[in-house]
Amino acid sequence: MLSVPEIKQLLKEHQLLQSVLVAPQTETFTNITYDSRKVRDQALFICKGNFKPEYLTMAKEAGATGYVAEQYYPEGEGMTAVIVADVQKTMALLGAAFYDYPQNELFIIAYTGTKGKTTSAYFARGILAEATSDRTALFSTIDRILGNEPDQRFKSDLTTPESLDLFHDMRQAVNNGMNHLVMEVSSQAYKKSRVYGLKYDIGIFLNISPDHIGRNEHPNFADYLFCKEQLLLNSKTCVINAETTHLLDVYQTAKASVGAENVYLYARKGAKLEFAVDVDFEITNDFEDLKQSEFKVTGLTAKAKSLDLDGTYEIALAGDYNEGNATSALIAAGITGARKSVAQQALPLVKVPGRMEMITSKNHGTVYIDYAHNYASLSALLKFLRKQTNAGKIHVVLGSTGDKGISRREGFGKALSEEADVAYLTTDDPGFEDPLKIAQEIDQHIDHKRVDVVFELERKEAVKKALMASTSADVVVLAGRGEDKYLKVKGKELLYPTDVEIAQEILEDID
Ligand SMILES: CC(=O)N[C@H]1[C@@H](OP(=O)(O)OP(=O)(O)OC[C@H]2O[C@@H](n3ccc(=O)[nH]c3=O)[C@H](O)[C@@H]2O)O[C@H](CO)[C@@H](O)[C@@H]1O[C@H](C)C(=O)N[C@@H](C)C(=O)N[C@H](CCC(=O)O)C(=O)O
Ligand SMILES: Nc1ncnc2c1ncn2[C@@H]1O[C@H](COP(=O)(O)OP(=O)(O)OP(=O)(O)O)[C@@H](O)[C@H]1O
Repeated sequence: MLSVPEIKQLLKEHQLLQSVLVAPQTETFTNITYDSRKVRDQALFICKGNFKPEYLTMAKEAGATGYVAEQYYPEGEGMTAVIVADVQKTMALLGAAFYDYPQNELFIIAYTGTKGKTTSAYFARGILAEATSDRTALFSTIDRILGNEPDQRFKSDLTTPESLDLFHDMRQAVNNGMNHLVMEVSSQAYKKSRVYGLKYDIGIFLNISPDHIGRNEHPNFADYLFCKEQLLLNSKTCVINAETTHLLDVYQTAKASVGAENVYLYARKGAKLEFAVDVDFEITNDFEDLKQSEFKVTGLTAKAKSLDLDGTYEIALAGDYNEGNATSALIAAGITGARKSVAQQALPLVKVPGRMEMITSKNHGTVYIDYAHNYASLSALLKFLRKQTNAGKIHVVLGSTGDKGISRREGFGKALSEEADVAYLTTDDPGFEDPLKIAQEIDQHIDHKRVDVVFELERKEAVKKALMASTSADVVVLAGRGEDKYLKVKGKELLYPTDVEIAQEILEDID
């Protein structure tokens, strides 16, 4: 419930209020929504984004008694009109107030980074679920977990939900008895003020590399970095992967925000850092293969030692970068007071759908299904596989999404040229673009002296060709889609088998 005086007060404090026109019958709202199709009686309707005035007409007809917008609309006559300077920021503030500030009842661990957010968030939740007797919620790109009943777990639409949905889901999680939350915070969430005003107990910065730059995302890299660093400015304690690029900038931002004593840095032993800084935790690899790895974490500073996390940990997820992802989770859990024995027990059990999923075969290459979909992730993945499979060939099946992430095409060409033997260029969410044109653009950046290229736009066929051509010493990587069940084509989501399903079905036939 939210009353007009409360709204006025809150928005004045944040200097967002421009004017209010109060309709006599509306002093209190019992619903709040930005979607006219979800309006119920006495709702406050928020006009935002690609809004059209007819949505306000629909909202009014459905029972909305007030609206929030950046201008007056004649369609809203007779309704209370709250006119604001910035509707996105307003929506976040009103969302928090409407759901009675659920963030105050949760210990929040927030992740940002170009790569590894989902995987690390799964690791963190894995440990914390154990440490809190299953009272840890998760907001990830894959799914949102608000409680322990099956109906409290559902697929995500966005990495970080729209602010109203975010506070709604936090309240639901609290009502379900959750007291911890692990969430991913995309740079878009800051760009669109979805998390405006939200503070985190721990903010974790994993890495940054050029991605998400283009129409509908960030105008340039500086804006992308700026948005990502906002997480550090809104956290009480910061954890940073010291191997990130732009370390100096990222570290200074965190230090300025919370003081060096509240910043924890981690890195692999011997890693070359961009500037000389004392790391708090060092990671040493003990063992890794294509299924799992074992690594040691050592606290090097007094504050790191006080968390008592020194020890050996296992994860059932291949990829050396996943040791770093797991370490970030371990440090965050340690700060919450979780014991290392709990982490040692929980980490090996964590699986992440579509991240490094492996399917073995008798006569063909071992298949890896992985969500890698930019240069940084594909390069990290292929370098790791090359290190592990020096005898065999690496076959990679991929496409690049249409209408966004244009720089990924060059990045894929570069990563393939560095480590792949055969590339099968195919379709991946082409949107309104021609998948052949996208494939040709990737091909332009491939070094044909090093890599054989096969064009096959039907994804199932491309996987089949790769599997048929591979031998048991080889590796077949199906990149970019993880466990995605839909192909986005010309504004429609078409049901399409996941890469896991495709590989399993083909192997049943040919293996
Ligand atoms: C650019 C952007 O941030 N767009 C987001 C934004 O769109 P929008 O506000 O324009 O909303 P819209 O869906 O176009 O519709 C306009 C408004 O009319 C309303 N409406 C619409 C129809 C109707 O009948 N009645 C009605 O009231 C809608 O509810 C909405 O309020 O708000 C929508 C939800 O309210 C989001 O779904 C949408 O995300 C788009 C689809 C998206 O995919 N964004 C990507 C770039 C994104 O945010 N990605 C990051 C991850 C990036 C990373 O990995 O780092 C993420 O956090 O997911
Ligand atoms: N720390 C890392 N460094 C480089 N690559 C990574 C790292 N962690 C994961 N990856 C690769 O990136 C892919 C995506 O990982 P994940 O889904 O955890 O990241 P994300 O940040 O949530 O991605 P997105 O923002 O695209 O949803 C993985 O499948 C893996 O190939």
